[in-house]
Amino acid sequence: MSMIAAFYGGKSILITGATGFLGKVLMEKLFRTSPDLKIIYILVRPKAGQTLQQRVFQILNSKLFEKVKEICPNVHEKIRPISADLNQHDFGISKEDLEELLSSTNIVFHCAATVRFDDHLRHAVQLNVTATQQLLSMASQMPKLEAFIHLSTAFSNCNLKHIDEVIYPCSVEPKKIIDSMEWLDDAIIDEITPKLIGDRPNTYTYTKALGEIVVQQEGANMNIAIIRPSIVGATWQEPFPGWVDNLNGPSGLIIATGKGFLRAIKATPMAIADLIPADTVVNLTLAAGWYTAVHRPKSTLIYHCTSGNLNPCNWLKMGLQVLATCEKVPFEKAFRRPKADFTTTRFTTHYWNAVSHRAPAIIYDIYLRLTGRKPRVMKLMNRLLRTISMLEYFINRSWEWSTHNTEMLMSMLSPEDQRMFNFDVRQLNWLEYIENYVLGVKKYLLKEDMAGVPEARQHLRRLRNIHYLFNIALFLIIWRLLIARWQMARNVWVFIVSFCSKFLSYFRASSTLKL
Ligand SMILES: CCCCCCCCCCCCCCCCCCCCCCCCCC(=O)SCCNC(=O)CCNC(=O)[C@H](O)C(C)(C)COP(=O)(O)OP(=O)(O)OC[C@H]1O[C@@H](n2cnc3c(N)ncnc32)[C@H](O)[C@@H]1OP(=O)(O)O
Ligand SMILES: NC(=O)C1=CN([C@@H]2O[C@H](COP(=O)(O)OP(=O)(O)OC[C@H]3O[C@@H](n4cnc5c(N)ncnc54)[C@H](OP(=O)(O)O)[C@@H]3O)[C@@H](O)[C@H]2O)C=CC1
Repeated sequence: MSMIAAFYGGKSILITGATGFLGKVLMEKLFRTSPDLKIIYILVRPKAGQTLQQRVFQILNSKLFEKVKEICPNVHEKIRPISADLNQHDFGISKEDLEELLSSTNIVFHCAATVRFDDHLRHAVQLNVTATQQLLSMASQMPKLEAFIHLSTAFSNCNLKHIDEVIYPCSVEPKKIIDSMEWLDDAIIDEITPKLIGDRPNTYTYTKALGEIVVQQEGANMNIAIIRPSIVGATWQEPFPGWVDNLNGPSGLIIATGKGFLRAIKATPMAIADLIPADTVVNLTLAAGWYTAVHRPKSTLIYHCTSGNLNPCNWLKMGLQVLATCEKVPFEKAFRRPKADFTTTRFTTHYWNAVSHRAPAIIYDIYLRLTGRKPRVMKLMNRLLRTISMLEYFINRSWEWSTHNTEMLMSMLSPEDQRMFNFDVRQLNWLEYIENYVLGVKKYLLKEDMAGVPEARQHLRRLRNIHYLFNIALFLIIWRLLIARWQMARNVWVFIVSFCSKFLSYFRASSTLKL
């Protein structure tokens, strides 16, 4: 019998960010392994014209929840969406809902965050710091609370090279930052942002670090754990391999590569690609929830959910496997054939951006214009290049994360729990995982049917022929121009022609002699 699954049975669980990538995988696993749990409260905001119920309905009707609906047919009765916006004071939760939450909740999983790298500091602080503080204040009024699990990121201290499972201080106290956001205007915030984030690359990593300090300060009297995943990728095994539903992390770049938009990227091939599957993160999170509530460690434990020190994979291996899979099972309607390379200097990056990214985009847009359609590729390419520039920091460096607490937790699990809540990345076969990831991107993100693969292959062959024809035409045009304008080119041309004719006549003569 699984101790972890039994622990969550009969519990009332509060999840923030349940509509996000990790939140959905977390909810799915909870229902699948502990179908007898009492209720899951989820804080949801109405979005894109959908009511809360419509959002929940959409999640439950997705492929991710197919198994759950078999195991727990009344799953819809066990999800209670609560209207809440983490940008608002007290989250805008109604009095009745708040009372119910405070009196019933046993476990809190705080997943909600803004994960955008370029978010304005005010918004990033509101969501990743102030909302965390407010949630902790709510949690402190929950008499039945057994554990509070906070999702952070392994990159919250990415300004360091070696990162331990401890909370590092920031130069300015989070409380001062929260207060200053109330009265500073946007222009001043813009001005001080680079100074505040210091040697971190963006407001996301900075505010996640502040969020951790808030958790440590405000949660001193609670059973708290912090999970720090690295780059979260598609699921490895559960509920099925390759599930992913947003463009964050590598997923967007896998699409850009498979569709032939991304042909070169500035990366350090041997740097560690510290990916971690979403189901691994969720298993560790649930195990940490159980351990925190049952064993009540004296201090707040931080768990690094990373792969680099236990089972390293580098960007070269990952890139090559992405390309190999895209060749084997191509994406539909590719712009160009998938073929990409890593650049290592600024000069080569600019060169390939001009030649392999911007030039084809301009040519295609001209073609679209000439055929009476609206040009769109250059706009797409500019957004892709902007996105890449934001991700570059993470693909040109390696970090070392210590994993003592994570390994300790693994050793505390029963053999049954180690199997059911597996977060041992040493068992992960990277080539298989990346192949499934690419296939998952094709199926679940691009919604492409495998039946379309022969047509996609045919399309790639057409693109290859167009590519050859284009290169030959380009060569002939350049050569013609050179001959017309440059004596040296004419001399070279005369030399090549006379050499070839001599060689041919020698070949003819020698074959006549043999006869
Ligand atoms: C010798 C052979 C060699 C072989 C070589 C082979 C080489 C080739 C192989 C290559 C494959 C393998 C390489 C893998 C590298 C992975 C690096 C991952 C590092 C991640 C580190 C994460 C560390 C921290 C982890 C964490 O802890 S947190 C989670 C991570 N958080 C994020 O990943 C948010 C990022 N995003 C944003 O920060 C915003 O997205 C923003 C970007 C500002 C745009 O923002 P904006 O332009 O305003 O608008 P959007 O609406 O957002 O997007 C606008 C448009 O960009 C699209 N798009 C949004 N995203 C992405 C994305 N990723 N990738 C691509 N496109 C994206 C969106 O589809 C929309 O396209 P459209 O609809 O226009 O067509
Ligand atoms: N994905 C990754 O690579 C990594 C993620 N993490 C951490 O894991 C956690 C979950 O990330 P992930 O699932 O990928 O992120 P997503 O962007 O997929 O999900 C974010 C969630 O937060 C919710 N949210 C955002 N703003 C608000 C708001 N104002 N009010 C209510 N809810 C809000 C979103 O709701 P809505 O659907 O309404 O937008 C969504 O449910 C985050 O804390 C992140 O920092 C850590 C490392 C890596």
